[in-house]
Amino acid sequence: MASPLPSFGVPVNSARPGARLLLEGVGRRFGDRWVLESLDLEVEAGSFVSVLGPSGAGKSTLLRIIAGLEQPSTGTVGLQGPASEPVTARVMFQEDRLLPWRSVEDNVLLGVRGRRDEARSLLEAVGLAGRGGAWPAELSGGQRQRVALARALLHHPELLLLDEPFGSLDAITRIAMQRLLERLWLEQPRTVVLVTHDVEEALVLSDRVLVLAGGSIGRDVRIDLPRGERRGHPRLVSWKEELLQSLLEPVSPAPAGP
Ligand SMILES: Nc1ncnc2c1ncn2[C@@H]1O[C@H](COP(=O)(O)OP(=O)(O)OP(=O)(O)O)[C@@H](O)[C@H]1O
Repeated sequence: MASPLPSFGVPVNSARPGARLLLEGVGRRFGDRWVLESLDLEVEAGSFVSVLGPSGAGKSTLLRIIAGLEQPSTGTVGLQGPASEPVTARVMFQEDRLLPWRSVEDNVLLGVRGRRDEARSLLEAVGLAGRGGAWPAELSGGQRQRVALARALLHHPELLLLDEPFGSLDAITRIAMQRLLERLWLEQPRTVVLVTHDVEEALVLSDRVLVLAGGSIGRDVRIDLPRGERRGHPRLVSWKEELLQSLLEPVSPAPAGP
């Protein structure tokens, strides 16, 4: 049996393990161009799903629609939490979006009164114990993303939406952040949708990897390898090749008009 993960004193509310997400017939048009079209997707509560796709495929648009930051032109987005209250969703972007004039701890507490002890526990959980009084400018890029993650987690989101959160980090810091994210997710499962360009990142972290192509979900791969055995595993290597190939395939041209 796996040894229990260390607890960081972050309140765990196992009654709210994550939101179920249901997209039906979602489309998004910019001008006369449909970026998303008839997109159907169901994400089980508490699962970790990654979205890959060529540049411009509509990944960020999809994430913004799920977050409610943008309205779909067609279709519906349903979020169903384990409790009757509305689902809490939080988004984390490639840029950390920290306020430079607020301390690290006050950035975590942005928009929240009190809960300093919880903010400190979260900073400890993300490896920044004792750095709450520092200014964002005093931190490295990876440390700043840890603060952004702590800020998102303070809200106990049942849905965590991540748009290339580690895209600007160097390869080593990126792996450290992937491990941190996975550890925190295992400790407190919640639904995660991660948009990434990094096929290996998607395969290592996810229960399912989706490929967005031609406006909807082109591939949907369930990753049934045990976590912890994935990096370098022959099946992961062959999935990686296969997915890279499908990302490189040219999108078929739209049929000519009448
Ligand atoms: N507000 C907007 N107005 C007009 N076009 C937009 C708008 N937002 C996105 N688009 C267009 O929609 C398409 C999809 O953009 P989106 O950012 O969702 O793609 P992406 O898959 O996330 O790309 P990347 O991997 O390069 O970040 C692009 O062609 C983009 O130019």
